[in-house]
Amino acid sequence: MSKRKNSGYKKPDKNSKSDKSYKKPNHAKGKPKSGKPRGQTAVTNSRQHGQKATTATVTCSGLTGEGKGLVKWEGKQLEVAHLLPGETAEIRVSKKGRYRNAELKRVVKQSDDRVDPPCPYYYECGGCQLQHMSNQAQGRFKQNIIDSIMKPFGKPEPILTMDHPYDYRNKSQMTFGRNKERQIIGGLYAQNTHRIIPMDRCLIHDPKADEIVQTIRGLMKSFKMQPYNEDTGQGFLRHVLIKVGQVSGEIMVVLVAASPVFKGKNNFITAFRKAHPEITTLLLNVNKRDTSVVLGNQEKVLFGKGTITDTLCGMTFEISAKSFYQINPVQTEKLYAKAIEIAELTGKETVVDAYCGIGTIGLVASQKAGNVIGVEMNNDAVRDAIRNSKRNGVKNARFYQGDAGEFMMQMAARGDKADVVLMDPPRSGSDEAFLSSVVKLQPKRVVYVSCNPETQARDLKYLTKHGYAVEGIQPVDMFPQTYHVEAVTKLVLEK
Ligand SMILES: C[S@@+](CC[C@H](N)C(=O)[O-])C[C@H]1O[C@@H](n2cnc3c(N)ncnc32)[C@H](O)[C@@H]1O
Repeated sequence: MSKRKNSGYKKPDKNSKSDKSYKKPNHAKGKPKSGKPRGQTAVTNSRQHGQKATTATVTCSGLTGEGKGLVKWEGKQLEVAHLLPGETAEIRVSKKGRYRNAELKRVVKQSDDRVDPPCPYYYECGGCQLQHMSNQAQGRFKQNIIDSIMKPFGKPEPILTMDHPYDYRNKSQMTFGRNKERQIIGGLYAQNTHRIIPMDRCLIHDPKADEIVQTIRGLMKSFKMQPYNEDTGQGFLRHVLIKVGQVSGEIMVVLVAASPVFKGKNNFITAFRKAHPEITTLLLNVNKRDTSVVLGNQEKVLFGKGTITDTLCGMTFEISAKSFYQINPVQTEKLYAKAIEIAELTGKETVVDAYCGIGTIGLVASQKAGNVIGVEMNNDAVRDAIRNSKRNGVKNARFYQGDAGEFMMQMAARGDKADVVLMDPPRSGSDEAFLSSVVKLQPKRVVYVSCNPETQARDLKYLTKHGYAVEGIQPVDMFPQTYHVEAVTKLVLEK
């Protein structure tokens, strides 16, 4: 993405269909006026939404871990979304009891790191948080986060960034509803709400997925299919989940409905397949619960095999609707290559692939290991991992369903051998059962992959207190335009 300087606020394109219902956020209304003294605080009072609101001019001193600007106001530190360090801006501060909410009104003096966010929904949608930052600045921001959190363990390597940091998500979800005019809309939720922002394109999604969502929206109208209404509990279609095999070209579409009764199913499927012959499988998932979790427990294959395959690191993987598969395959190849390099496999080692998902990293590692033992909680993912082992002709890998901590405790109790532990837990990190068993099993190396540096640092603290030393930290930008960052860390057993 090239760096384009302007006010930092992009008005929606009036000619774009999707923008018709887009409301300009309040803070996008003013164009910046430069030339105000830096750091000067001009305060006016007004009432907004029943709360007392104050306008102040402030200067941003840094960023939070979520990419929000930090400013001082009346001796208090406030967080302002979309504000960059060094920028002077007018903000609106509203008070509710002891709580202060700060919102960006206009940038008065802008940073060289500011770019025009290419997405017209950016300031409404909570999906991306860093589109107003140049790619270089995003890289620096993520590097600083990892450097600061990992400081007790050494100096991390420079972050591996992505050449084309858009269109990367191979998995996308959109929600259906109606607008005030009762038209069917599909899109993402506005930040911290369940209000759907109608959109025809999310710039980090695979473009094919968004095209399919638009077709579904059109078919809903033709087939009089009702979108689900969260408030009344009425209606049929809640969400669509799309997984795209970016190498294989296979596509899975999951219609998430509130009921298993799919009226006009056969005609809908015929029309849908005609519009998108490239879709390889369609599923109906039933979610009757009043929940933010997208998928329910009931699943029915409407056509195709119910899974897709994709190629990663030269191997083919089968992926179910509910199984975890890394969402950015371009960056995953870099991540896995680094993880396997630092595992220093010679062909003899017993490798534990903990939190293994569909077995991707363990199966790639199996080519250089003696044997691989994978453990994973999700039943569907374990079934995929076993199939993936067979599909790739891997003879030295076994996969087990269960809690990784309990599994490792059993391994430790039996006195099993593990030379290398590859671990890639969810955002919440690992647990003491798992980590204490690692310490008992004494693998020579632990390769810890994580999408949450905070919980990774917590777990590294445990391992470094119990005989391990950190020998390298590699950050990888798996989630451009968002504040999330991945890191893979090498730990070695101290003699
Ligand atoms: C970040 S994903 C990593 C998956 C895989 N390593 C990969 O690269 O695709 C974390 C995985 O841990 C699984 N998981 C979560 N809690 C678990 C637990 N307590 N025990 C075992 N697996 C767990 C999730 O189902 C998910 O597949």
